[in-house]
Amino acid sequence: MVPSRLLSVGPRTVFGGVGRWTRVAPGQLPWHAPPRLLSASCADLSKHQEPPGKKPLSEKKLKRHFVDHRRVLIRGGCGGDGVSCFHSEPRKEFGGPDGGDGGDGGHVILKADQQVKSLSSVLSRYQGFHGQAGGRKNCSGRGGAVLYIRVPVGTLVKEGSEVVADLSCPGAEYVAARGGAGGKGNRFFLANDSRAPVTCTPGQPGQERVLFLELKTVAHAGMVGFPNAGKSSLLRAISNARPAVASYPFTTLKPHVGIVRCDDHQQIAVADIPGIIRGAHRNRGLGSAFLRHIERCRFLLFVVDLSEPEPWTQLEDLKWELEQHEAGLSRRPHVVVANKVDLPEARAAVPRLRARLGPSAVALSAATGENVEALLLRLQELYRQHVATELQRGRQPLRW
Ligand SMILES: Nc1nc2c(ncn2[C@@H]2O[C@H](COP(=O)(O)OP(=O)(O)OP(=O)(O)O)[C@@H](O)[C@H]2O)c(=O)[nH]1
Ligand SMILES: [Mg+2]
Repeated sequence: MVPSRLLSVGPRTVFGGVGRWTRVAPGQLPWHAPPRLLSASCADLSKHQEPPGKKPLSEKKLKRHFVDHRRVLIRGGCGGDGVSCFHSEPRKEFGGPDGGDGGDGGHVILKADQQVKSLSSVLSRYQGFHGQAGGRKNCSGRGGAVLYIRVPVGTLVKEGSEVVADLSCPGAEYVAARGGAGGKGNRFFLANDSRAPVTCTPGQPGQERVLFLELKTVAHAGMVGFPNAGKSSLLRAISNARPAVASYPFTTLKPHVGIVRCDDHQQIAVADIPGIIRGAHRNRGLGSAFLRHIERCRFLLFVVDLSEPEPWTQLEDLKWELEQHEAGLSRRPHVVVANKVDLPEARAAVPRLRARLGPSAVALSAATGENVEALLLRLQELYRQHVATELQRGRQPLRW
């Protein structure tokens, strides 16, 4: 078990207008924006800020903030009943059957919506709208309206252990439960040999299903790193997303997605995944629950803290954890980002890092914006590679 908060946080250590970061070199403005080739916007502006004096939450409670799985009982609407009645008019004694049919029950549909970021808004049970019963004078009942359940893009729908739908594109729909058919009125049973049928049928009940919804964040790039490596700071530096930044581990409790807009009008979605520690696949720290958010990222940013002794061991540990979760995950196209190069001990470690990992590792400072441009160029390169490979395989590349 890793303690949920190793260091306490005061208002002065928090970024983003809340306080000031204290370890900035003299004469340098904290958070002065790097000159940007690429502009940025935000996909999730939600901010996790604690009111002062709030008690630290236990690790178990921390995990509840972001809901990425749900069990839902879904029932389609019932069909309306058919009606049995006869036409009645003065001087028209045998007007015949005129009972109308019931309306069909409404379907319940799961719809992927980019505005929805977690499954926390999804309830545990849903009932579709019922159809109306038929009426006199052959009037059919009104059908039940369709009930839409909005879920985040990247929601996997399972029934038992079988995957029945993958809502990975915005606007994708899945009919979770069909509405029941409306009943027939007695007019329907009129036949040559049965001129005055009294039979009518009731509406059918809607389909009932228990579904398991599982969210896997969909983004082009996923940031993988130990807690406190500076992932959230980096996401703030390259996009307008505003995940909380603080000097204690596990500040980020849910994936945040920031959008980096390139000058060629392409948009690269970068996900900040909660910190991973040694043994995460055995459910240490925030556990393996967050490792599955990495599965869908097309390429990875391994973020290591260069001010730590032997930062390359962090990289080996991260790769090991990913491999334990899913074989081949660590071999996805990636770039190694060595953060906190503004600190003297980190700057001194750059030559050793290059000797270990080669010149491809990007040493930068998320806090001062130093060398962030190099990372943005690498991101663009990885994105172009992704588009080219997907088109080569005859698949549509992920567009944000
Ligand atoms: N000196 C220096 N400090 C940094 C830099 N980037 C982040 N930090 C500090 O490192 C600490 C952790 O930063 P976060 O961005 O919250 O780290 P994280 O990887 O998102 O951490 P978790 O959300 O806990 O996984 C904060 O105190 C930041 O001020 C940097 O480039 N230079
Ligand atoms: Mg964070």
